[in-house]
Amino acid sequence: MDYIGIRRALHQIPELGFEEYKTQAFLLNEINHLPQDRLEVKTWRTGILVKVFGTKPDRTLGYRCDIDGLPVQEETGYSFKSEHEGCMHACGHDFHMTIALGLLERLTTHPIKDDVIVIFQPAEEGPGGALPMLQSDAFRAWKPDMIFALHIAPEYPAGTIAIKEGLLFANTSELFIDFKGTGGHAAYPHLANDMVVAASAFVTQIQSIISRRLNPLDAGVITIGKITGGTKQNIIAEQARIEGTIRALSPESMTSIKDQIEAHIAGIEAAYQCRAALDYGANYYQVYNNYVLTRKFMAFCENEGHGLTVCPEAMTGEDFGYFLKEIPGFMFWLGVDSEYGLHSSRLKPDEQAIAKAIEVIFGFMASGEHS
Ligand SMILES: CC(=O)N[C@@H](CCC[C@H](N)C(=O)O)C(=O)O
Repeated sequence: MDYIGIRRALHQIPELGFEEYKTQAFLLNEINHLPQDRLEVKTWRTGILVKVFGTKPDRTLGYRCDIDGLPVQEETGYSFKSEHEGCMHACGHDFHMTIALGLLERLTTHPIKDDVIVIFQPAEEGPGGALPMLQSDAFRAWKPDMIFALHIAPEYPAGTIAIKEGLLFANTSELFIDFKGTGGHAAYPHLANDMVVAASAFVTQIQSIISRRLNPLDAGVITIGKITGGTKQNIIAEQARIEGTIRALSPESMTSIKDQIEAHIAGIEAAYQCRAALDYGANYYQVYNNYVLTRKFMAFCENEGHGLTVCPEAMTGEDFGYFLKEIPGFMFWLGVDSEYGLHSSRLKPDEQAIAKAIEVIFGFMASGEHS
């Protein structure tokens, strides 16, 4: 299988969550070209579930990848850059899919003892495909006994495996707030309620939730990634919208941060005599690695001489956390050595990591050391 060619082809057709139609067709075509005698394939919305029958199965192993892109205008300078204006695989899901296809090729040409489900999950970046997929009849019928996944990590050398037991990724919640006040002439502020000022005050105030309300030994993040509002430079804005994300290391801290955000909204409404409509969008449960399976995977990597690093938890989110809430398993970082990070328009992961990841995942599945 031409991993590099596949990754580059996928890189050219990024699609947003639940719109991955070309991606799904591309993946199905690749899967159809594999030996079919041990395969069964199902689609679920824009995702795909593939079962590979083992030679003498005791259990079913699950491996999941995500397939959606981000609304980012690519600036890599690649000759194979995205053909979809304003959309890019800026979080490495082109790598994730290629690795899952490579794994399928190995499993079909070198069958292992256990059954394997390979999951191509849509909409990880939003609105979240893991939870509805997990609850679907298609998935329930094939629910594996253990499950694992990876995410590329630009900060580690290509091919490095970085992992820890327990909490790996944070709880996340999106944050959307629409402020509605009274517009007016720029020269008569006393006759209006300026929503650019109200939204700006809110954005600066809420950082004190992290610095003053959260236990400093805990950790949280509130990032506002987008603000829009108003109509023209000399018209006081009647409306403004902020879009952001909240991160917390426990579900309890997430609830507490949200309570504080709501208190600040009430304060802004009173002070600026406006209305604020709040929407938490997609919420992801923390990624919590099963201790026993993670240690078995770490021992396998060490014994096989795969470069292993024990990493700290990260404030990134992943809806794979929902799979791990129900099924024992783990997620790990795969080093891809890129100067630019995740979600950057210049992300350029090192393609050498792809073959390495396939070797590690297939090797671990074939080793039987997961039971
Ligand atoms: C690995 C990674 O970058 N994941 C995303 C998940 C997005 C969650 C959701 N859309 C949000 O923005 O809260 C991340 O931003 O961490």
